Amino acid sequence: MAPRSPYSSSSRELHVVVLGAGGVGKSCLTAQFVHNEWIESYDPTIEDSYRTQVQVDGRQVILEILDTAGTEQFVAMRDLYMKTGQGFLLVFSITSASSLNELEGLREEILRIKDDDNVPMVIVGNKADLEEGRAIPRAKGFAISQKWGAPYYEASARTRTNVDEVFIDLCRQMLRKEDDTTDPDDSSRIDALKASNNKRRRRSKFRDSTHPRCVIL
Ligand SMILES: Nc1nc2c(ncn2[C@@H]2O[C@H](COP(=O)(O)OP(=O)(O)OP(=O)(O)O)[C@@H](O)[C@H]2O)c(=O)[nH]1
Repeated sequence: MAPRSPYSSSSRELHVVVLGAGGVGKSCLTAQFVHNEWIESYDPTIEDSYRTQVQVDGRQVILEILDTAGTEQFVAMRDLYMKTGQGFLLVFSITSASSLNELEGLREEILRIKDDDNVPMVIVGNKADLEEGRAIPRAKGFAISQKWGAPYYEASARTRTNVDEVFIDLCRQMLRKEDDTTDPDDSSRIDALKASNNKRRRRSKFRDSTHPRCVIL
């Protein structure tokens, strides 16, 4: 008999990509989330993938997490994983201004490759335990979050602060996006929307004829 899979057959599989400059803590965040372990040493990643099952709002989800290389020499692989990734953790270190600058280019590349303005993303300011070495004020993180329309969390892989939260937030966004694109009721919803728009148009025509628009001469 074939060994039974530890994952339920009804689980959805979602592809997460962890991106950011070298040394910001991508591997440590992933290791904490998947294995609950803290890694003190620094061993630059080429590419590692992890598979884990989580429950989000009562739904079973299998996450395939790709921990990418921050170092420039491995950028050739980026196009491929940006295409296959469904959700992106954009990680910088709060102790390094240049690591935040690097995220801007990565985000633009994701939007260009996916040709979509609505890609699930979470911005993570990691190493929040190193407050004394902070180079990025919290307010700057929130300003970027507003500009990019993606949630911002300050996290620490060392203290495990907000580690689950960033992955779960991303998971929710990915599920929402999947639901929106695969909902079989979409066509009937569009029809209802069209009908209500027509009604609104008819009403505004009526308003226009009784209250002519003001014209400034
Ligand atoms: N104090 C502190 N150190 C951290 C934290 N996260 C990671 N580090 C340390 O930062 C170093 C780099 O961490 P990694 O997780 O390997 O960084 P990475 O982003 O995966 O690096 P690349 O593989 O080169 O892309 C390691 O020595 C970690 O122990 C954190 O939240 N707080």
